[in-house]
Amino acid sequence: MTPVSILAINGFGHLADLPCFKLKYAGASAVVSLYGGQVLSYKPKPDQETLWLSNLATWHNQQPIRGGIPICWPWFGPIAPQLMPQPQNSQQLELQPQFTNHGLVRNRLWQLEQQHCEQSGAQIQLSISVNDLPYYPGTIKLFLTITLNDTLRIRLNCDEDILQQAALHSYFKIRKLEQCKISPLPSQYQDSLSQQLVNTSSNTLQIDQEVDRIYHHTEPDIQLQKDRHSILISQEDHDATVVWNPWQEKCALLKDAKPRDYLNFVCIETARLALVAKPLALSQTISCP
Ligand SMILES: O=P(O)(O)OC[C@H]1O[C@H](O)[C@H](O)[C@@H](O)[C@@H]1O
Repeated sequence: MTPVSILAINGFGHLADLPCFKLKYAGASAVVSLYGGQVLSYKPKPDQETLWLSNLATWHNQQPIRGGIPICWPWFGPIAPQLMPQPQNSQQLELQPQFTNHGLVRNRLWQLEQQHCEQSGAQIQLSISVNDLPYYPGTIKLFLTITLNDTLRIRLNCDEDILQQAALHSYFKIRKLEQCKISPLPSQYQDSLSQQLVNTSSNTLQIDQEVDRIYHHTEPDIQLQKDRHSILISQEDHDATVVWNPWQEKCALLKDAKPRDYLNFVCIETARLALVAKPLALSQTISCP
């Protein structure tokens, strides 16, 4: 019999009082925070952390937690103009609220819907109801299902036919950035730094500068080759994969990371970016073969 458990814990690392759940399956474990519905740790083996979490991350004052797997929804990056309410006059324009980067749910409390411990895995489902979308008058319920067994699978569902973007913004922990390789990636990407479409001859990315790229129509499986281990990232219902590393200058500007932290992580984000009104069932599975 494989030992399987789910335990409610109060606080994780330096994030005191943070309401979390710890999932265990044989020697593997994962920690999920109710704040942000965010996976903070995934260890396929007791001493093998795959996710990076900033030592300066905080969850107070509505700060999103820097690290783990933040959930971006219903927009990615700055809000798209199509999702903004159109002001009818200058007074409404002045009163227009500021819309935060990456949507509305990474700095709110989610709720536990259900949990199961079975031989097939430890699974919890969280949900959040959002009634303040700027472009939709009703309440929308989102579900996040996290399953731990020989892999970790995160699935984000929204059954409504509304305009929605989403990303599972995973921060992968690395020790030697110069030895990391990400592949296979399409030969064309949208560079978010230059706003240009760029063509390359290689389908492998090695990071030696600031990178903020949207690769459209990526393969379902992407490999992150690290120093000692490689990680397989399997994606479903995505139309893009975003790769981000802030590098030295931008990292120094982040309030919730140390200046040299850009050497410790790379974000590989499974995303649905097309603004089409249809349900969402985005998932990312992390395996460490
Ligand atoms: O600082 P945040 O709002 O968490 O965003 C962190 C990063 O997320 C994504 O990877 C975007 O592509 C980047 O442009 C952004 O800088």
